[in-house]
Amino acid sequence: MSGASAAGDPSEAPRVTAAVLAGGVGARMGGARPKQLLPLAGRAVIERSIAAFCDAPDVDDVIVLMVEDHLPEVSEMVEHGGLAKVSAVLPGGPTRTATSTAALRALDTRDGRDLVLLHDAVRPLVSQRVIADCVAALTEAGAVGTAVPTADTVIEVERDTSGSQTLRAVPPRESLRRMQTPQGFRLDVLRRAYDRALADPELAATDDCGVVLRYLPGETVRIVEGDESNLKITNPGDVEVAEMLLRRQPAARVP
Ligand SMILES: Nc1ccn([C@@H]2O[C@H](COP(=O)(O)OP(=O)(O)OP(=O)(O)O)[C@@H](O)[C@H]2O)c(=O)n1
Ligand SMILES: C[C@](O)(CO)[C@H](O)COP(=O)(O)O
Repeated sequence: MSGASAAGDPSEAPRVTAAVLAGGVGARMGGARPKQLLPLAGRAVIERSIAAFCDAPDVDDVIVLMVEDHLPEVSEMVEHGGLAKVSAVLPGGPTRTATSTAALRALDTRDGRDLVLLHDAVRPLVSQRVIADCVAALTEAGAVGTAVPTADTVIEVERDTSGSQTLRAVPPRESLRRMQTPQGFRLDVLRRAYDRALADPELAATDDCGVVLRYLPGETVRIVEGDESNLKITNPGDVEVAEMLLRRQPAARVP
């Protein structure tokens, strides 16, 4: 799918950009530095995430949206880490949504038929199969998410003023999935969704596919199978889990 930008010539393959979202501070993880900078089997978490998209044949270029205080460190990592597809290292925003829209702004001059894959920097074990499936899905849909089934029964609760929780609903498990990233979009779709979303004072999103679903209700959001190993490093202990998963991978890039 890779190729020059689709600007103007419909016969050209759309350009595919990965945007690695790394603007978070890692409050749940704790620690002095954002968790995307933690070492994972000899390489930083974020470096592994960037490298996965640099290694992906379908991806033409990669932009990184990082916590502003740590931009020099990531720029240095890119320069010395052979991450040649990285075209920009830019500041993230105060929320994940703000970082997603910062990525959109960075792609302002791209043709609307070009594609963007938004990926959590703290999902360093994303596979080449998932990346390829996301890009392939965008040949027939304007949006795509990556998701895995849930082994637990997922419930809906309500919380009273004292904070105690009661069970409100048990959605049928067969229709439930746990969303991951990458989440991919044709740029014109994501632009239209965020144009509407950012005009909504009630906007509260934890991902990007949900923004398209809510603000572009007619748009198909395809879902491709993720991997249980595509975990989001969130809490203490998650890096150790990722290290174990990484060492089990057949072609482990260790380091
Ligand atoms: N303002 C933000 C917040 C989050 N993210 C990114 O979104 C991904 C998933 O977010 P999460 O796991 O919540 O990371 P943090 O927000 O850093 O974690 P916490 O909520 O514990 O602070 C991460 O790669 C994170 O860097 C971002 O780009 N910009
Ligand atoms: C985008 C995401 O990874 C899908 O599961 C998740 O919503 C990110 O949530 P976070 O609170 O920003 O980690």
